[in-house]
Amino acid sequence: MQLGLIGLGRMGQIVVDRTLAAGHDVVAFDLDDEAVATAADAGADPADSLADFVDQLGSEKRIWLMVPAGEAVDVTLEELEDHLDGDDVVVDGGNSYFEDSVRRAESCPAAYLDCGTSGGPAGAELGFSLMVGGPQWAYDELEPVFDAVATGPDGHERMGPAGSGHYVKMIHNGVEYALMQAYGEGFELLHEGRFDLDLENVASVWNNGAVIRSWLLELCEEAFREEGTDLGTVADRVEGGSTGTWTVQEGLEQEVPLPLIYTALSERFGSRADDGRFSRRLANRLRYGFGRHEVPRRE
Ligand SMILES: NC(=O)C1=CN([C@@H]2O[C@H](COP(=O)(O)OP(=O)(O)OC[C@H]3O[C@@H](n4cnc5c(N)ncnc54)[C@H](O)[C@@H]3O)[C@@H](O)[C@H]2O)C=CC1
Ligand SMILES: O=C(CO)[C@H](O)[C@H](O)COP(=O)(O)O
Repeated sequence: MQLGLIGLGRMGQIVVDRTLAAGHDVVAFDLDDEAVATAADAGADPADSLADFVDQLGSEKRIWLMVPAGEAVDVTLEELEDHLDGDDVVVDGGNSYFEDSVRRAESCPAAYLDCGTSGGPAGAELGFSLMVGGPQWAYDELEPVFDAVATGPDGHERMGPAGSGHYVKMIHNGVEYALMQAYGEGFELLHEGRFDLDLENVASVWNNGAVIRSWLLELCEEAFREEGTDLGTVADRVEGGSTGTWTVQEGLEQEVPLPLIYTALSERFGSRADDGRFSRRLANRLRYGFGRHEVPRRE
């Protein structure tokens, strides 16, 4: 299969690598020429403009967007619009708001798949977990690519109609916020508490058989190993917040109480006062661990 990839950053480059490794062809485009050159080095066919990108794709186009959520998706779709028809398929693998995806699916001339992607740059070798919404035929058509990008056939599922993939990913991120908050509070108490503990050791022993073992906890262990038990220079101002905000808004709309996710989101907003809380500093280091988001450092 031939896949066109737009957006070759931390995540898009992994989609390129895994798709190529599975024996497919990739045409790659990004606004950043260096990113295009990196994809070309990996074996993709580089495109130097969106027009060139479209020209290189066959008549039944299979296109994966991995650009930042929001305006970049709309701008790209507008530019593609005149080159698409009902036999084509567009996948949005970013963290788009699910209602935007429903709107885009209605207006896009191609079949539109909203694909929540979890695993982050750090999960590249394993493959991602993919939560896909949209028409069944388009999902079936893209199955070989999903097999390649995900951990394998078990790493992707069609969730339901348009919007459902990004809806599931939004709530996944809400859970992620709450788990980070829970680990952060536990380690903060251990750090401030009665014993002089080595937190890497604590995380390590918990990761070996404890009820609360997890990948996030492995990333806690890595954080303490690499930064020190006091997290060194990691600052406490935590960025991000959009997917958590959408989850809380949806909870309010559905009248489903989400006290943990709401508290975790509030803590993140509260972190912007820069008062040095350990739990927030750990959250910062974990966002680097799974997402390769920049770690703010204090002086
Ligand atoms: N980093 C992570 O852990 C995860 C990120 N995501 C989502 O995946 C998407 C991409 O994330 P990252 O790769 O981390 O971002 P990134 O910032 O590393 O890469 C984005 C790339 O898109 C390119 N780009 C921006 N606007 C463009 C346009 N109009 N046309 C062509 N290229 C354009 C940029 O030049 C850049 O190379 C986002 O929606 C993000 O929320 C999803 C799951 C995990
Ligand atoms: O989707 C992700 C992980 O699953 C991304 O890393 C996302 O950026 C995390 O959300 P936030 O930036 O709000 O922390």
